[in-house]
Amino acid sequence: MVIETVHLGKRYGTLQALSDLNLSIAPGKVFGFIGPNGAGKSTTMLILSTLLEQSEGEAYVCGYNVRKDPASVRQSIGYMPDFFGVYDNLTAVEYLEFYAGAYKIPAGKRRALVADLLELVNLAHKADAFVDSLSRGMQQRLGLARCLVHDPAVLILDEPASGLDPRARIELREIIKQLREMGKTILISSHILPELAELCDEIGVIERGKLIACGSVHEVSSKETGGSVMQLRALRNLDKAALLLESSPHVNQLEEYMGGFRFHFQGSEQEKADLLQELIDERVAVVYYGDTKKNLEDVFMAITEGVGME
Ligand SMILES: Nc1ncnc2c1ncn2[C@@H]1O[C@H](COP(=O)(O)OP(=O)(O)OP(=O)(O)O)[C@@H](O)[C@H]1O
Repeated sequence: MVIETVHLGKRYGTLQALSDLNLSIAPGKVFGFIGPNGAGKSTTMLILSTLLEQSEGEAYVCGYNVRKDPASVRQSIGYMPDFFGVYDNLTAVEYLEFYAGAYKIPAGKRRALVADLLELVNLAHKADAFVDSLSRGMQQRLGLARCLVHDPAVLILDEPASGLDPRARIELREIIKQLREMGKTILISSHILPELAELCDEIGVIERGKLIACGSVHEVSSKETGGSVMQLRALRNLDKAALLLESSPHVNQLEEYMGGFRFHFQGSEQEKADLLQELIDERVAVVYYGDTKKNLEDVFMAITEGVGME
């Protein structure tokens, strides 16, 4: 495992901000850490980044114990905090060269490295712009490049998309996908589940310092809502679709929704595929068949429901 926490806990005075957290993240996986404000995501990430000492349990990154071997952990990770300052009198190139120096990258290699990093985060055209003149989305991408100067195996990204407009979020997501393809192991947090769904191999939902659900998006969704909420949109033969859906033993709570239907589906992935095949055999002109985006919000609400009431 690249990231592992064992009964990890953190107290701030009398506040138990994190309790009994057990996470295992395998090499090359993208793990989404989801929870509302104050759930304990930043606390966990700070401990994994060696910037905060835990009160209980142990945490390991690339096999190194964060408490006993912080120097090795720091070499293995790139950590992007939720808020970070940029030095306003530096250009993007100078900013990255400064960090490359801090990581003791030999001077002769810095220029090419920085050019590659700017290319990777789509900022080559802003190489000589002052960092405080960059948009928030660009600053976030520059922050991501900063985490990569020492080519770490692991990235820990604390709400990197917060405060970004939709376009900037998509650009950031595309870069994170590229980093996944490069084989990085990534722990990324958000308080918005749909934002992470497409990106993550696994998600963990944290609420009031406790991990309350963990697994693939599909596993977590099906477990919590007892199935998935699906949407069908079709151009023709909606009447036939309605008959098929109504007669399916896997479908319930069928309702008309945005030029098609929304329904709860209880069954395996194979049974979902079989139902789609039946729709196509009936010449229903399907344009969309899949989980609803709303589903993910429902799941999040279902999981966290009542936790705050304890
Ligand atoms: N330095 C600190 N001193 C005291 N309490 C703290 C400190 N840092 C965090 N907390 C508290 O610990 C809990 C967890 O905070 P944490 O920042 O880890 O949550 P989070 O999930 O990252 O939330 P956010 O999305 O708001 O950053 C919160 O109740 C917070 O108020």
